[in-house]
Amino acid sequence: MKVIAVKELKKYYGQVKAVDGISFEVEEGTVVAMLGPNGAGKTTTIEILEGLRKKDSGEIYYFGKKVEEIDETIKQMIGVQLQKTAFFEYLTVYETLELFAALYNKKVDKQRIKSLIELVALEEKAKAKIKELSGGQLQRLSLAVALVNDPKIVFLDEPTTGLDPQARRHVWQIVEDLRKSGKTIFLTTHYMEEAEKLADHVLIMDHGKIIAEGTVDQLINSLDMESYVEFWTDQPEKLLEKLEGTVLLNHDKLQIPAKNVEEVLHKLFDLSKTLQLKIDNIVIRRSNLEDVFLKLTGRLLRD
Ligand SMILES: Nc1ncnc2c1ncn2[C@@H]1O[C@H](COP(=O)(O)OP(=O)(O)OP(=O)(O)O)[C@@H](O)[C@H]1O
Repeated sequence: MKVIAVKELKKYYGQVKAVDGISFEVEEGTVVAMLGPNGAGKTTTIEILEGLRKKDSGEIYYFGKKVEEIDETIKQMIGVQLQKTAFFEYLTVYETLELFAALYNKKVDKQRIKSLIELVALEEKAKAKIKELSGGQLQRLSLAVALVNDPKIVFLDEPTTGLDPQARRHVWQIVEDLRKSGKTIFLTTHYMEEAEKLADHVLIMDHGKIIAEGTVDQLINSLDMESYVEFWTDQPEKLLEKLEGTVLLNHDKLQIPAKNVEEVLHKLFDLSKTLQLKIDNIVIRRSNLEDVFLKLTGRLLRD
């Protein structure tokens, strides 16, 4: 069952084509990740779906029904975690959840709030004031807030931006648990690891358009390139000329796409001998979504 379908969605801000005619579908019980760099149009898209911004044109369907406006009926079925959530600094974690629960028609009892606090592992902080929480804890609280009305669909806008690796993994675990419990999750991210780890379906977005989509495997297989050899060299320009497909990653780091790693390494060492170059820090790694983005746009996902 398709819980969301979007057709030719558009939103312009003056000359800026923030969302430029995108179409996609979200299957029930799956995690869909919209992956793209800053400014790609992810927040605009997710906030239109949440009813926080108005579309210019295009069609939105929830549970197969076309919706002109994201009304109360839909709002009762969705949970929203915003990129930045403002909480009252002097309320406790428990009181904050109580406050948000009061905004919904559904009855939210004490037990439900307790189990939400458990779900996001904030038991020890239940009585702590908002101003005493770390960034990771705040992010987990905003996840709990998104779940307060027991939504069918959960929207997460860059749920781990600014978190350290441990806090990030913690959020990932919660998202995986939510998926297991049957929720549908739509998230935006500019971390390819996040999309690779969580998503059943990835929408790659750039300059307001979806430039590729599929499962992580489908997207990576579309490259037809198994691995990448990356290394440092003192004279990158010489190798750029001689080795086909070589890309300069930053000022002195090069990357060669390799269908056959052994062959590429032989070539590389032969060339380094004849051209008398230094080579160091060689890393061989499997293809990932960053490579897909690089191939499609000629740019890196990361800034
Ligand atoms: N309210 C607004 N008024 C004018 N321009 C806007 C507005 N909101 C977004 N934009 C512009 O639309 C484009 C898409 O922005 P959007 O926030 O949707 O991207 P994003 O992919 O979510 O990026 P980020 O990860 O930085 O939030 C950007 O060029 C942005 O500057």
